[in-house]
Amino acid sequence: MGCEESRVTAPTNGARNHTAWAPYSFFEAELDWETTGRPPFALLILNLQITNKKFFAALWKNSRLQVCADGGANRLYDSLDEKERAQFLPDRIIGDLDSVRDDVRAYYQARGVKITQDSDQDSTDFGKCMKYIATHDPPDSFVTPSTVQASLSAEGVRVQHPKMTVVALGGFGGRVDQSFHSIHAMYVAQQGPGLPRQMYLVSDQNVTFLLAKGLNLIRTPLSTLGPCCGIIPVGGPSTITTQGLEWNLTNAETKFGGLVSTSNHTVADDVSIETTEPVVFTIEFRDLDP
Ligand SMILES: Nc1ncnc2c1ncn2[C@@H]1O[C@H](COP(=O)(O)OP(=O)(O)OP(=O)(O)O)[C@@H](O)[C@H]1O
Ligand SMILES: Cc1ncc(C[n+]2csc(CCO)c2C)c(N)n1
Repeated sequence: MGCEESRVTAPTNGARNHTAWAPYSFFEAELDWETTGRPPFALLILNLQITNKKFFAALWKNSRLQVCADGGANRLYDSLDEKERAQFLPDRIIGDLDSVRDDVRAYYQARGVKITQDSDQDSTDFGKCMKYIATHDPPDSFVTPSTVQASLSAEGVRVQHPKMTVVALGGFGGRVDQSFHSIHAMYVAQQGPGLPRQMYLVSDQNVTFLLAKGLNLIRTPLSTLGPCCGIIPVGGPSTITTQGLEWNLTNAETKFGGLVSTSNHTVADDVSIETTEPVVFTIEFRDLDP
């Protein structure tokens, strides 16, 4: 991967500077960034059972890089039959390797899958994988938001040099501490120099992501996503304005102990959420067996 990651695009329909999200695009076949807004992405397989094989296969096929976090390799191995297993070889298995089984490790090792042992006990296998994925970012991905803003006002165009997007499979629905760690990982992914890394956490029933400060435009095709969704102010109070929901909010403060929008419904194929602070957005899959 290299400079082909860079993009110069005119803002669509005069839309204000915004962060675009297209959660279902990662499952769709034969669509590319130009036509769907789907960026190249890495698939990160965490240590939770892979229950929806169709979803899994679509994500794998569309992803540019596949990484297993330690015991995630067991989940990959166990979800596939012998023939499939040989076709779905990950790029790498990373972690302290206290969870990957010996037979699974030997299987992948024999087929040339690189295995990286990092025994650090102050960081998680999830975090170790994120560091590895960052090594696949384009070399010029550290363009700063102010550079983007300057190019917008100077030429009316938007310059994007995005870091590789991450779609993580698993991460919610198991241990509660690990589930909170998954949210923490999305905050970490938005930090550092350059534009924030976009990350989607795909679990059995939902796709979840951390909206950036400012205006977020989210593709929410009613045929595939929703209706149930929520906006969760995990990092602290925020003021939000929404469109495309059954219960919209206008300049409303959301905070734990105050107003939190859960069990909301999408009523349009596009939702917009403007927020003064990052907030988690979660939406259910419409059809669990597409
Ligand atoms: N029960 C769970 N619920 C949610 N996520 C999980 C769960 N178990 C593992 N994960 C995710 O999968 C990754 C790999 O898990 P694995 O079981 O191999 O490591 P671990 O030793 O439990 O976790 P870590 O070493 O990262 O603390 C974890 O870093 C975590 O993100
Ligand atoms: C304050 C603090 N809390 C928990 C851990 C434990 N821990 C966090 S990540 C990790 C690796 C697991 O593979 C372990 C054991 C720590 N080190 N520091």
